[in-house]
Amino acid sequence: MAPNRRVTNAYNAMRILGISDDEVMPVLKRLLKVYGNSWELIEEDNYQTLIHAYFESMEYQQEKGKGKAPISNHDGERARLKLQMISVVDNEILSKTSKKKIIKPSQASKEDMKLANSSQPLQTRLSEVEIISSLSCMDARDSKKLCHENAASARDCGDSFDGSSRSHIQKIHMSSNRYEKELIILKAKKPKLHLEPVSSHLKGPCDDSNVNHRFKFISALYQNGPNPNHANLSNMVQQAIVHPEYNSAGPCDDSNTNRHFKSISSLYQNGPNLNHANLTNMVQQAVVHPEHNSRGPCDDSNVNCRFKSISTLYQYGPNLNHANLTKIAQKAIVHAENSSIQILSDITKGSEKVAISLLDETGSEELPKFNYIPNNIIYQNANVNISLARVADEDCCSDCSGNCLSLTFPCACSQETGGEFAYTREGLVKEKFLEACIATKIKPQPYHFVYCQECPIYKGSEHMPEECKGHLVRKFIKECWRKCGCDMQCGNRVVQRGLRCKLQVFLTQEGKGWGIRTLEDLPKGCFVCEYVGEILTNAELYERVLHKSSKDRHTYPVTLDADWGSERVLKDDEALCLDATYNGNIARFINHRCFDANLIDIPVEVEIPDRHYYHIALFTNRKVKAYKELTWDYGIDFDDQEHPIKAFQCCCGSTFCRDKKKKGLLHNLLLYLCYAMSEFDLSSLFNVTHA
Ligand SMILES: C[S@@+](CC[C@H](N)C(=O)[O-])C[C@H]1O[C@@H](n2cnc3c(N)ncnc32)[C@H](O)[C@@H]1O
Repeated sequence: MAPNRRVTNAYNAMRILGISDDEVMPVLKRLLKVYGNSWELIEEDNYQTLIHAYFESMEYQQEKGKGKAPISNHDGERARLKLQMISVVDNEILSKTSKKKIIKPSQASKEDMKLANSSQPLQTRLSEVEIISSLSCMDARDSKKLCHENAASARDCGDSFDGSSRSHIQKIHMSSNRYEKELIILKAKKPKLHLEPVSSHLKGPCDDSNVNHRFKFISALYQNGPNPNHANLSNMVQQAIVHPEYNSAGPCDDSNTNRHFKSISSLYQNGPNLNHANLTNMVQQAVVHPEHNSRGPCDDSNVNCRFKSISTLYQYGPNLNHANLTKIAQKAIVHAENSSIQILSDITKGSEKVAISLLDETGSEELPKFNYIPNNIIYQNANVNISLARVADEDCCSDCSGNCLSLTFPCACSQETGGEFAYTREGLVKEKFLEACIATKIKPQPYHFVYCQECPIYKGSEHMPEECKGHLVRKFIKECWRKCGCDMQCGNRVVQRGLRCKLQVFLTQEGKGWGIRTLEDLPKGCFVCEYVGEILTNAELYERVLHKSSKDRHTYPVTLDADWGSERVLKDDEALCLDATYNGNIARFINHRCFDANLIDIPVEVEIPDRHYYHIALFTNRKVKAYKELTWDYGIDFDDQEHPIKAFQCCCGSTFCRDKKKKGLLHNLLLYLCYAMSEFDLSSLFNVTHA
């Protein structure tokens, strides 16, 4: 069944904020229930209601988890702070024509504060929404013009205000459920928060002056002196303002649009020490996500789509703890005008369950040119024959149902991993299995290698070595697949369910080009992504490398040689590799690090039992903190002069870097000692150093 267009649009809107479809679904269902299936209310204002409801549900879950009473006096205070913040946001939107004017919460009317400080219960204070809305109009217009409460005069207060707020308020019925009350409050506020000027006021031709005018917004970062108390922090967060910069010069074509989206973003995490400097940083680094989706001609609908950007400012009330602030900072959208920073909100073009942003803090790098594909694709000659008929009954679990991990006796699909599933119920690779994979990779024993008679790597190469240099025999994970009776949520289907982690492409400082970092803490054994690219035969790869343009930064290809040892001679169309240079997924940005990388590649069998073709899945090999670059050891032998793919000069920065060409004697000596001391356990060393 084709997915409901409205659901898809709602998911797309939330992905821009890095919120996955799975997280959105329950909130969306609940909203539809509360609003009697009225999509219009949910879709208005770039899904502001949905965005707020999502955060509300998160917070509610948190509080529920802490065993908090559902209704407390704090709720009143929280609502006050929210209302106060909404008024600030409104001011920003309303005052968008006077760029320099930034209204601080401290400038908010005394009436506003008085009302907000009211200890009245939440239910009886809905009228405050209207009053505060009017007050914010006054602020926004330098108090020169009084905005009346009626709908007609409200229209005078600017594009973002319409009379509908009143009718929304009047329609409200009181619910005894705290969560529904929150939704109602948000709904009442919603008409004041909308971002219509960004996306829906685009009418008429797309000329520059017009677009400039439409997209000009202000931004302000704010600093409250050395006292990190609650009020100051609230202010700081409240002042972290949204906005997609639109700074158009020249015609509105695609290359130009790239430049138009220069804006800053940076997610920043300061660990558990909540001091003033950290918080200031967090807020200052809070992120922007103008969506950039430039394809096709620059007509209005297209521009709408390009400029759809969401913003959400959020206030967690009096419970201002580190976790809350991090969330606020992560979701807030800041923008420094004239910044040369570039950001794309989703390089996956909506093809993954989570959006992946790209950030270039220098604004100097050309955006990568490649086609994002979420799954491997055959280039031409590779012999990959995926068919159900090739999966024997003993290679699948057709009698299973639900989740294979909950079986008392593991099913047939666990045979490959010794009768035990490789994954835990939490979806992580089991410690024992992971350690064995790490050991084979970083400290292989002679018996871990196999040697082919006629090595496909060097076949056709100018410098044919006398003998094969060996291939590592790797441990495979086998996942359940289509012929299995279990469902898609089965715990033995991790890699095939795709990306889940919040990742970001960024420009590295060490000359490695683009890299990937995680935006959240990752546990050990966590699936990060699959290495996806074109499936090529080795012969096709060499042909391609021979003719590649010197300008192209070639991604280093991955050889699918994990099982080459099982057959003495491989046919040409069975000796395969993955090349993600022109077509690939997020993994094409993961840089190499010698030995102590934080990811490990594990071969995963999904569709077919033969091992010429398999998936390369990247898992964390230890805990990884948010904002760390993710790296993996490509397994390059930097000394191999005969290899047809020339290795790059390694800048990984690891103490154990194997690229000795540019390293000093001392470094080489250290490396030699590491190898030489047979009792020396490299894995324990890097665990200590980098955990
Ligand atoms: C899979 S891509 C990684 C993404 C790449 N940095 C980019 O900007 O597109 C592999 C390429 O990145 C560069 N690279 C990766 N790791 C590196 C390292 N440790 N030192 C220097 N260059 C590296 C090399 O050019 C390599 O061919």
